[in-house]
Amino acid sequence: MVPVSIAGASGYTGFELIRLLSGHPRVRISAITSRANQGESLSDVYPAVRGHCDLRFEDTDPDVLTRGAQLVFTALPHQAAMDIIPSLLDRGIRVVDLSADFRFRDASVYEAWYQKHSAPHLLGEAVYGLPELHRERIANARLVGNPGCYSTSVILGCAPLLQAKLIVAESIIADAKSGVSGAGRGLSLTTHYCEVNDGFRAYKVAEHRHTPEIEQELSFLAGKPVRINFTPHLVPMSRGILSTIYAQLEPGVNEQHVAEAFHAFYASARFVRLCPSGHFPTTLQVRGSNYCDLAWKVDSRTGRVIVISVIDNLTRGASGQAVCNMNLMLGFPEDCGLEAAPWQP
Ligand SMILES: NC(=O)C1=CN([C@@H]2O[C@H](COP(=O)(O)OP(=O)(O)OC[C@H]3O[C@@H](n4cnc5c(N)ncnc54)[C@H](OP(=O)(O)O)[C@@H]3O)[C@@H](O)[C@H]2O)C=CC1
Ligand SMILES: CC(=O)N[C@@H](CCC(=O)OP(=O)(O)O)C(=O)O
Repeated sequence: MVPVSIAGASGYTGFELIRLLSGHPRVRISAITSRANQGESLSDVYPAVRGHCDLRFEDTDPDVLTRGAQLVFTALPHQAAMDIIPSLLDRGIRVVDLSADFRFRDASVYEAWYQKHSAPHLLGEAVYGLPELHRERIANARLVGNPGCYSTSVILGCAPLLQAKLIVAESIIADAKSGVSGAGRGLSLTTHYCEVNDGFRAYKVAEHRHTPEIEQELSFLAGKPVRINFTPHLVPMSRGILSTIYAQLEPGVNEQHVAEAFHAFYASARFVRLCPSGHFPTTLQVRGSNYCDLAWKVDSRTGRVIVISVIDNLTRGASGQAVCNMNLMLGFPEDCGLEAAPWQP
C-alpha cells in the first residue's frame, strides 16, 4: 500500500479525497491536515467515514505531509498551495494540486487572473491533469495541476469538435451551472441557504477565472489561440455541474461527422460516457463518480451544434480526477478505486 497524505483535508474536496482513498486498494492515507481542526478526529468532523478512516487532523506542515508519504494531495486555496508545494517537491515527494496554482503554462496569464505567482519556475514542468488530453505526461509528472470543475466539463465537451476542426473555434459559448459545494465548505453570504435555495443566478459574467484555463487547453487542441464566452451559474443543489455548449459548425459538417468525432476521440476513454442519440444527461447520473457524460445535437436550422456535459464537481471536477491522476503517476490502472457506479436515486 502506497502512503499518501492530504493537505486541506477538512474541506469538501479534501473530504471527497478521503472518501475515495479510504476504499482504494493500492494506497493508504498516512496523514490528513487542517489548521482549524488540528487534533480532532476525522469522524468527529465528518461522521460519514466513522469506521472507514480513523485518523486525526494534524497541522498543515510539510514535515507532517511528507512523513512516510510518497505523494501529497494539496486541497488548499490558491496561494496557500503554491506556498507549500515547492518544499514538498524539494523533499522528493510528488504532488497533485487541486488549486489553480499550477494549471497554467504562462505565469503572466495566471497573474492577470489570480495574483503574483511565487513559484513560476515550476509551471514549465507542471502537467495539466486532464487524462483524456495529457495521459502520458501525467504518468511521468512530479507535479500535476488538477483542472477546475467547470473547466473539466467544458473542455471535455469541446475537445473532439475542435481537434477534428468541425466548429468555428471563435464561436464557442459555454453556459455552465454548478451546485453550491463548488464554492467550498467555508461560510459566505452568497452561498448560505437563503441566498441560494429556490433561486438561480449567473455570476462573474465574462470574468470567471476558469475562462483562461479553458482557453489554454482549447487553444492546445485547436492549434491556434481560442477565445470563448463562458458564463457560470449557481443552482440550488449540493453537487453537480451541467454545461451547455454552443458552437457554429464549419460549412458542410453534419450530425454524422459530429458523432464520429466524439466516438473516435473518446474510443478508449474510461471515464467519458457518450449518451445514446436523443438522450440528454442529468447531473444525477454521474453523482459521486468520475464520469463525464456527454450528449450533442446538431441544430440544422442555425448551423450550430449544442453539447451537454455533466460531471460531479467534487468527483470528476476535483478529487476523483485527482485520484485518477495519482493512479497514472503510480502506475496503477486508471480506474483503481474509482470503479463504483454513480449514486443516482
Ligand atoms: N469545491 C470544488 O468543487 C472544487 C474546488 N477546487 C479547488 O480545490 C481547493 C480546495 O477546495 P475546497 O475543498 O472546495 O475548499 P474548502 O474551503 O472546502 O477547504 C479548504 C481547505 O484548505 C484549508 N485552508 C484554508 N485556508 C488555508 C491556508 N491559508 N493555508 C492552509 N490551509 C488552508 C482549510 O482548512 P483550515 O482552514 O482548517 O486549514 C480546508 O481544509 C481550492 O483550491 C479550490 O479552488 C477545485 C475544483 C472543484
Ligand atoms: C460554485 C462555485 O463557486 N464554483 C467555484 C469553482 C470551483 C473550482 O473549480 O475551483 P477553482 O478553480 O477555484 O479551483 C467558482 O466559481 O469559483
